[in-house]
Amino acid sequence: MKIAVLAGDGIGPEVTAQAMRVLDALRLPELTVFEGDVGGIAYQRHGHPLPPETLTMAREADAVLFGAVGDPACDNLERHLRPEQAILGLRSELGLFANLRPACAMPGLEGLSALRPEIASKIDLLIVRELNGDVYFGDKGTRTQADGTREGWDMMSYDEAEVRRIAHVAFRAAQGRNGRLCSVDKANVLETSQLWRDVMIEAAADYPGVDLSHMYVDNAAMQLVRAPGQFDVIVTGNLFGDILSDQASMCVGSIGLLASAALGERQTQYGTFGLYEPIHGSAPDIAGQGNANPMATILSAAMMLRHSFGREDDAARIEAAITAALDHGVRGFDLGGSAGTVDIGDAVLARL
Ligand SMILES: NC(=O)c1ccc[n+]([C@@H]2O[C@H](COP(=O)([O-])OP(=O)(O)OC[C@H]3O[C@@H](n4cnc5c(N)ncnc54)[C@H](O)[C@@H]3O)[C@@H](O)[C@H]2O)c1
Ligand SMILES: CC(C)[C@H](C(=O)O)[C@@H](O)C(=O)O
Ligand SMILES: [Mg+2]
Repeated sequence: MKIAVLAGDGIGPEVTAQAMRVLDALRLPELTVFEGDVGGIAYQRHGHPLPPETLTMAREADAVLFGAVGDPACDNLERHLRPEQAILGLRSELGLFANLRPACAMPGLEGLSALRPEIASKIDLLIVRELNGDVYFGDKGTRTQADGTREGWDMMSYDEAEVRRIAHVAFRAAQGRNGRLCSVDKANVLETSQLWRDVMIEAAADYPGVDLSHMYVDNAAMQLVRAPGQFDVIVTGNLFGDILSDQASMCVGSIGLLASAALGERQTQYGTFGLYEPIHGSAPDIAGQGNANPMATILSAAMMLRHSFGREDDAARIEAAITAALDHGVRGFDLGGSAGTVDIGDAVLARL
């Protein structure tokens, strides 16, 4: 079981270290860990945020555990050299088109959520975000017109094959949950979304047991705060999914809690190849302070054991240890507590 650990920038290495402690504690005899540079640190050391050796390491692994990338010192670099290009490059080069971002109420956090406790306690949803298309990967650029006016553009596009494959992932996820799928788009304005909606409706014919609904993204953002309990599975495009998942995190309690899996079609001898990462970024404002909440990354490691290694029992043990730690009142600074990154790692390990 080969995993490539790409810790990256800012709080990435801090939170990844705690996830690795948890994996080590499971004493999985076949686990082999490779570490690679990615993001701003890779740019500093190798002149590129995604050096070829890191991409090769990721390709040759059975799964990738990813921290975060992003470094304000790189803000003025040309776009292809910026740290964020590394995660986009990994997702596209490795064919990881399906991003699973679960958001579920956790014990004792209802009072800390941005929502009223009786509303927050009902959250149990999965965002299925398309990860290889949309404005992220369309033609883009900037130019200065003859009159000196500057212009920038990012082309939004999806073809039907791209929409169909994420539709099938989402319908299957809904089949395995409560049978409700809400497709979020902006079909009242965008051609891309009209195609998206048509393809979702076509795909629904294969899943008679799933109840498909459609919602415009502006309404979805509002409904997520008004009554998140109405959602089971949400399927949406790359940009809308990025935004709605950060929003969902505050409905649970903190962005330091939400994990994710990026999956494609490749199967290894153990399961589905995937990249696992917290939904948050490198948090430069708190990097180096030992205050970052590592729970999202620890939960991402649990998702890795489930999807890439078929170790449901170990995944469930990690999730139970997180739940038990929260139940016991362990709170990071992001949740109004005083537990640091390592304290939280200790608390989870103690319960594991
Ligand atoms: N997948 C990724 O690698 C990824 C994801 C998002 C953002 N980024 C990058 O990260 C950098 C910072 O972006 P941002 O500030 O918009 O988003 P961010 O998610 O890094 O941080 C947003 C806010 O949440 C807090 N926060 C985030 N994670 C936390 C944790 N685990 N514990 C406690 N608090 C936490 C931060 O301190 C900050 O105040 C940027 O360069 C951005 O591009 C990378
Ligand atoms: C860093 C950035 C490219 C990334 C995204 O937009 O996908 C991040 O926000 C995320 O949510 O993983
Ligand atoms: Mg994001």
